[in-house]
Amino acid sequence: IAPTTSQPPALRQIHHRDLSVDYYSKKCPQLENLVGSITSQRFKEVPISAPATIRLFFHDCFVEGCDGSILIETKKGSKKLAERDAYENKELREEGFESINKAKALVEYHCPSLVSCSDILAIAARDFIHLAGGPYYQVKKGRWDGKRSTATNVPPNIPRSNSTVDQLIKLFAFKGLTVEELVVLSGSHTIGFAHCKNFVGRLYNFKGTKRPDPTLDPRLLKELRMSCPFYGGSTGVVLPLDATTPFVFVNGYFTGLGSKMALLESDQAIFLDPRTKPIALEMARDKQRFLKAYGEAMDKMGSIGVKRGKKHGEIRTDCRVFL
Ligand code: HEM
Ligand SMILES: [Ca+2]
Repeated sequence: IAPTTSQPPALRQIHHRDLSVDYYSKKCPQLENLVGSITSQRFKEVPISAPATIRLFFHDCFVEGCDGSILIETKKGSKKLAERDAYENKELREEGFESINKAKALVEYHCPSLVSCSDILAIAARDFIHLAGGPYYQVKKGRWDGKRSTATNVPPNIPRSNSTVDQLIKLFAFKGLTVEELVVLSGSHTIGFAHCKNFVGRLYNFKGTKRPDPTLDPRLLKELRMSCPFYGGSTGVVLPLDATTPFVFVNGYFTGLGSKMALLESDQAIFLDPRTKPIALEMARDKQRFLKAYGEAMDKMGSIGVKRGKKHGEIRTDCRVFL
């Protein structure tokens, strides 16, 4: 991953002071309840909305900052693709977008043209983390929605399943996040699923060796091969990122890393590199510490490249289209 040169300098800065917990306390005091009514209903009826929305928030914040740019749809017939149609975003689930659009519709009804899509996404991601058993943290608000969304901005800013720890550390540092925050945020993979194509490279011919990845547990390897054959597998198959508890937010992901249970090469790599391994071990050992660090790291991720004011931002009424 070549850290991008096409990003505005503002992205390097974390603008914590621009956001505040009570930003809407006068304009739309019931905001968190409105979003909360949608997220709790969705969690009951469509639980996959939880991992889908958490990942959506990550992919929003890492491209152009947390500005709702990921939510924009490509104009019909246009050759200029929006972010969500970039290759790296193809597997973002529809359930995440749907959750945000539903929450936005309810919020617009009660507080028209007042609340940004990017703030709704930040609140919904926190709600789903908490609903799944993760930490509850206060969400700072005051983000404005961005005015551009371009597919070509995506590849240098989103990590890949085979990114090296070196690449991950560099990319996260470029976003203002530390090595510890990289490890802690990777703990998001305690819930959710991955498609075969994101780990099939480990199962048969790992880096041209004609053998599987030696850092993969042999029993897990067998199971993964059954679901993901070398030839002719179905592109729709997904498997849990953390085989122990795919729907519960705990530190099982980190204990899994210790026993070669990671699905993604990048996740296993975090457990192998001397810079990240001690942190992963600590998170596996101390669940409370992980949950607290996770809330803090999400808060920080949520303030990457935040936009304020009419020059760079807008408050959309439909998250899928610019004003
Ligand atoms: C550290 C680098 C990271 C890499 C290389 C990475 C890569 C991936 C990949 C390849 C998938 C599977 C997608 C699929 O096949 O459908 C995935 C899923 C997921 N990622 Fe990450 N990710 C990283 C960090 C993060 C962070 C920081 C978050 C959240 C803050 C996150 C949240 C998720 C979630 C919740 C899923 C499950 C999505 C679902 O089930 O729909 N990831 N990630
Ligand atoms: Ca964005």
